[in-house]
Amino acid sequence: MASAVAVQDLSTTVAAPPEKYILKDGIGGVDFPMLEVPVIDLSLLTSSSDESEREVEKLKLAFSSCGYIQVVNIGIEESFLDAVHVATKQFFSLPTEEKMKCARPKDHLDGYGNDTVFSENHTLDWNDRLYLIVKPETQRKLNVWPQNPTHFRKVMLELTSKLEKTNEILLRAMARSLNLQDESCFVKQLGENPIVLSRFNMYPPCPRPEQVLAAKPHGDASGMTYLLQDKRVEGLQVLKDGQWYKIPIIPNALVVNVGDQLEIMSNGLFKSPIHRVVTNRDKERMTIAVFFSPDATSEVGPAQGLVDDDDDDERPKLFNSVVDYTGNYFKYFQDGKRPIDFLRI
Ligand SMILES: O=C(O)CCC(=O)C(=O)O
Ligand SMILES: [Fe+2]
Repeated sequence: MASAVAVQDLSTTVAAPPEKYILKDGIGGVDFPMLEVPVIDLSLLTSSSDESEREVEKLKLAFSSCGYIQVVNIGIEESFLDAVHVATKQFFSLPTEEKMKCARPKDHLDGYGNDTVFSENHTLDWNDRLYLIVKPETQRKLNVWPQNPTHFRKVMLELTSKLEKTNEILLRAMARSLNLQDESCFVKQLGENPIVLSRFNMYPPCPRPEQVLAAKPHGDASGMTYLLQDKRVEGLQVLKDGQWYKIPIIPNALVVNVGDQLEIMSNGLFKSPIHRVVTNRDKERMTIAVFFSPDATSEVGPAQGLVDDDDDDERPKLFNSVVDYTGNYFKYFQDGKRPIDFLRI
């Protein structure tokens, strides 16, 4: 059930956030160090030069430590990325009754709304979002897809189709970085009908940034996550060695992180990072996240080449295989649990 009031409207009408948004112990500080997130040049990943080898190695180190990279030279025009940001802003700038035409129906994930409330006890996130299943096409709920602005759908479809190519390049490079014979092994685990979800996030200004989170700590249920950050306003943080770090803004770079299902496929070598979003007292922040996940009918498990079948236990299988990981994710999430932990052997 979505809370009836959009956070965007709350943010302009109340002096203090309602109780259900307030974290009793606060967010754990007011200033956080910046993480040096490795920057990967996508154009270098597809060749076999020495430079390419170094880039692939960098990718492996990043995904096996902080779980994040920033990707540049992504082969997507800056003017197109600007169009994505503009369409997102146009949507969230519409009057509430217009946005409510895309409202998420009760007990659905798709559509416009705010935090899904599974229990009265948990603290709410300070954001509104538009969450849309893009693929498989049979799952699209077109009745909650914006018709306003008119080019919104076209822009979103173009973005996800461009990112599909990026995702394939990265997944191959990730397999290569682990010396897997079959470079397409992660791509293959996505199955015939991978799930593509897009999530447009609006984080309005919040009068109590030290007490309210824009998105609570979580690991993504996806295989891989691609994020177009707001170009001006920071907010994303990642947990590393027990400390929260800010993810820096590099305009037009893609922020990419490993999701839980790639952690499983890589038998724990790649880490699905715990991240969260903090609020800002004066500025709103908007981001666009695209998630690629395996087909809901595919079995997802540690790749063959990463597990020893004999008994010397050098590389034991660390995760049980799973079908439809995404499907059961949210109930665990709202209870502060990670479904991946239930698959550990
Ligand atoms: O907006 C952000 O910076 C991160 C969003 C995010 O983590 C998500 O949508 O899963
Ligand atoms: Fe996330």
